[in-house]
Amino acid sequence: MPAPRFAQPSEVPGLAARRVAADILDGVLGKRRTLDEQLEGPAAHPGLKTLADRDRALMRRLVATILRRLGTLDHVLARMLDRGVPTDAPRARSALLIGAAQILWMDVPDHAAVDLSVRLVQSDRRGAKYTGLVNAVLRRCAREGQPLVDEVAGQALDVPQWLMARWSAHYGEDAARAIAVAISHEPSLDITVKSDPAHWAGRLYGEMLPTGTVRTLLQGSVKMLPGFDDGQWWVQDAAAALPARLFGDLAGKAVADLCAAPGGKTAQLAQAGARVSAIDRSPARVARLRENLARLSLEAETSVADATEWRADAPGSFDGVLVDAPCASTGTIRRHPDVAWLKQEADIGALAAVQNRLLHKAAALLRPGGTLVYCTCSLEPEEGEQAIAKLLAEEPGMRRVPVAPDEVAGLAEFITPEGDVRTLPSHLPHADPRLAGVDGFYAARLTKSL
Ligand SMILES: C[S@@+](CC[C@H](N)C(=O)[O-])C[C@H]1O[C@@H](n2cnc3c(N)ncnc32)[C@H](O)[C@@H]1O
Repeated sequence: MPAPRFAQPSEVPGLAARRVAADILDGVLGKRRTLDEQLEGPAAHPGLKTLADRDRALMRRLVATILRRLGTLDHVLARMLDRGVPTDAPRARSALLIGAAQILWMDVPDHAAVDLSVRLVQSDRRGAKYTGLVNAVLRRCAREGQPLVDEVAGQALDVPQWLMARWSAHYGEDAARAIAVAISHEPSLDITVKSDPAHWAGRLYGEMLPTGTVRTLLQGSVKMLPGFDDGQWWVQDAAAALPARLFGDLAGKAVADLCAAPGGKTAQLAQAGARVSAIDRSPARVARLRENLARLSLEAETSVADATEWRADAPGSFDGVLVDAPCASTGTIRRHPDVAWLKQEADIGALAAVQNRLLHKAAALLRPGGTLVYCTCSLEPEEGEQAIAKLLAEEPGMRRVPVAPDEVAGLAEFITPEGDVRTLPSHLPHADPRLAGVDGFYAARLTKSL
């Protein structure tokens, strides 16, 4: 068997982590593979297993930082390379990005960042001829890079232009810029607790947000944190925790969660006392949902199915239906920075038909007087406001039940004039940007006429 290419015993400490980071970065930028699929599950990078926890955490932060600041990094490197970034050796580009990101934003000594990138490119067949160039550019980056970063601050280089144009058109230019700034920061760890958020905020060295989410800056594997093994909490962005709360009192009610996996909102519904039917069409994701519920000692009836075809025999039988629809997920870019570079404008609206079918199915499953909550983690109006406007036009029996600010902890900026929830990454500002922001979410609450 050939020796594994990743952790070579005689190697300089930290080099294996950079090599895995380079592969994963090439996977996103060259092969259009998501970070999630490369970091977890059956197609995860094999080198991850060979890294110590600390190196794995550093590698993840490194890749995320590069993807979060890619436009700025490209600007800085372009200013230092007369002939541009080499195009005939992907490893040369990744070595430059990896070195520059560490020099500019991470707590790694400059000389170590330069040295590791030099070794990275040196050991690559096609990249080796660029060893001198990588060395020279990164040394220059350590001396002159920061002013180049400062000169483009506020120009929103880290968001693809087509996306900035959409956000400017929909939210206005200032709001779009504020979103771009918000998603350039590394986000906090947000946690939904089963009970007593004040207690858990203390134990996790965090703070309790007005909405009840516990927010902490702790890093590393969440599995090591107190309360994880005991199933006292789960990871969930503060905005993602809002839609399930719009049902109000759920004790004893029958609720269908039509796009349920991996189960953050299913867990909220079950914890609130609902009898939950959790449906998702992805077997692998339903397996994760079941694991998550088991850890949390929460119960739901789970099914792997296309929700649009599920239980045709059960119209009008649910008190509540949640549709957390598949979407372009542009609201989650601060947590999933690969999304910015993997999605294309044509992807927006590509899921409109399935979103519409899921909404009609939800309306059919609902009993008269029941509550339908529709949400997406997208900043695009086609997947939020426009999807609901279309449903309301097509289903005269459905009407909107506006959300009041006191249902979202008095945060009136979360509520649209129509009474829907619309959170932006620039919401919840904080003096420490690492503790600021939420994912971009949309949620609407509807009911069916009696
Ligand atoms: C935004 S995610 C759901 C996140 C989940 N609600 C949570 O809070 O953890 C959307 C999910 O919809 C599922 N999905 C997409 N189309 C579906 C369909 N037609 N029927 C059922 N599930 C579907 C995907 O597999 C994916 O797991």
